[in-house]
Amino acid sequence: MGRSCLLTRSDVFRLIADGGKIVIKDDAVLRLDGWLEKHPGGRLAILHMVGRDATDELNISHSADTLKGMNRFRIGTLTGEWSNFVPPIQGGIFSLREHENDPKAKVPDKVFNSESEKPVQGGALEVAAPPWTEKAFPPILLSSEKILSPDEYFAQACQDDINASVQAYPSLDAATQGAIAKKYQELHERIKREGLYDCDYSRYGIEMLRYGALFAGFVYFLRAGWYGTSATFLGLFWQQIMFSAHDAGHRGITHNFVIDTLIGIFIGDFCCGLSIGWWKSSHNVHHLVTNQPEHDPDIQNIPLFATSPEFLKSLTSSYYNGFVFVYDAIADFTLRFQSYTYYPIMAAARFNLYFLSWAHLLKPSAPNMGRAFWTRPTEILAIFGYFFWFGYVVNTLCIPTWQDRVLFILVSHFATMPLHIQITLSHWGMPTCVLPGECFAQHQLRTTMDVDCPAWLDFVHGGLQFQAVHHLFPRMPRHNLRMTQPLVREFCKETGIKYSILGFKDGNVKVLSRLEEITKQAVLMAKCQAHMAATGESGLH
Ligand code: HEM
Repeated sequence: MGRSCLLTRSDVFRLIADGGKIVIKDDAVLRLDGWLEKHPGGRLAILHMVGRDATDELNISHSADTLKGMNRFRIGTLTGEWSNFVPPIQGGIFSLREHENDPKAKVPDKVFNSESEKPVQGGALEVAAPPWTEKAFPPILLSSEKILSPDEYFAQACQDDINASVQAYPSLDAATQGAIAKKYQELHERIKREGLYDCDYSRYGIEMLRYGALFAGFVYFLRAGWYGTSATFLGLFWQQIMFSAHDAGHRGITHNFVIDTLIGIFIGDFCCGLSIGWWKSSHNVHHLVTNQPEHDPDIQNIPLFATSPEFLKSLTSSYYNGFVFVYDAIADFTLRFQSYTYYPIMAAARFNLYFLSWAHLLKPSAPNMGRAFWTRPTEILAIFGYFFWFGYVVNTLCIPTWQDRVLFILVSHFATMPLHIQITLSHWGMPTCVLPGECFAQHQLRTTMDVDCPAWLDFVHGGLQFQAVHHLFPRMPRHNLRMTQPLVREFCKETGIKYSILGFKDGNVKVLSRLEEITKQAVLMAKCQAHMAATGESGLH
């Protein structure tokens, strides 16, 4: 197959059915089978784009040089009409079974690999569950007067979510979404032209003064024996410096993979004891499939939290390699209180990050990451460095009693709580349903919100307050996000996409309301079940 070979949508279907990892970029058909395990951005980033036009995702994730280098994977040029398939990892079916005895048989030009590709007239959209989630609910709009079984109640809750999004956002027809994608590409070009990818390093000078002051406070009070105060300074130091690890993880500081990864390892692994590699592997996926219950690890928190009705049934995670988040009696119980447990659990969230970091670093099946192979051993070394300074020097040599050590560890870890709230704030109150045919830019703006704050408070939020802007342009240096926000507002106005922004307090209220809403749904579903068990009827009125 030559590079100039013309390939139709059906050809792409057939190649994927044969096991090919095919991705579209502009009009180029890329075959990435051999690159999957070597990709510095991880294999999942590619798998979620198989069978899709990934032009926008590719353009915003890579440097210009890397983009040029992609030509080596080109196997042909796309011809004819294109619409995205559902990737196999997301449940898309690419089966040639009917044709398996006839290798010359032509796959019909109109190939659908999932029911979810077919929009329904009349404003509402009917979506069948991807088969691999093994959820069987009828793809019908249900009336509220009907007696509902738990399955039907569940289906209605998911459908209500979809309807709300469909009504609030531009049409999903190909012409509208194509026009939005084009405008987004124009905006990206403008941003590059206006130098908004250039990092002003003097801004990091100011950041470093702040980190230095917090660190000095930690050391000063530690030596003075004021352990609680010292621990608070250390927690605030971690909260602040992790914003720079976030920038480095996105290669948003120097834009150089090696230098930014080393900065990320120094801050994340050595200073904070958390694996930047783990964070990148989950965060890159989060950016590509934002708020999608089966795929986005950031919202997979059963049995502690559910931000989508989809979690009210057991759900298989593609991120955790097919792990099933079971909706069992424990989840049913804990979700009743999730709006009350939100803050206490956020306060202790840092302990869980250690576990996730080590689970990532010790994973036996880890891909070799090609030229990024050195990152894992470097991280392990850096994390040992963290345990040496935090565990041995601070907690063993400097703090005399075990009671003070416990206090120090708890206070320092709880003091990072604002960071965990900031991380969840921009997504947990936003829609979680998948809309077939939706372009990248609209999906990001529908599932992400910004937090409104005056410029002088920017340091408190560390850039996470411009989450919607950041999701559109993840590699943009943090200090340019405020300048880019008006351009994104303008883009939203022109395209009719709702731009979501709330103050910190209202953002918290939104998250808590969403948690309460899902709790109510869980309670009603349990009532349906109890009613069925008691009466033998199919559900509730
Ligand atoms: C569908 C496809 C792809 C997606 C969604 C994707 C996504 C990403 C993401 C999110 C990163 C950031 C990783 C990090 O810094 O942690 C990344 C890095 C990288 N990707 Fe991809 N990628 C794709 C395909 C490719 C292809 C075809 C190439 C081949 C040249 C490639 C080469 C790289 C390289 C070299 C990096 C390191 C950063 C850089 O030099 O720009 N990726 N990718």
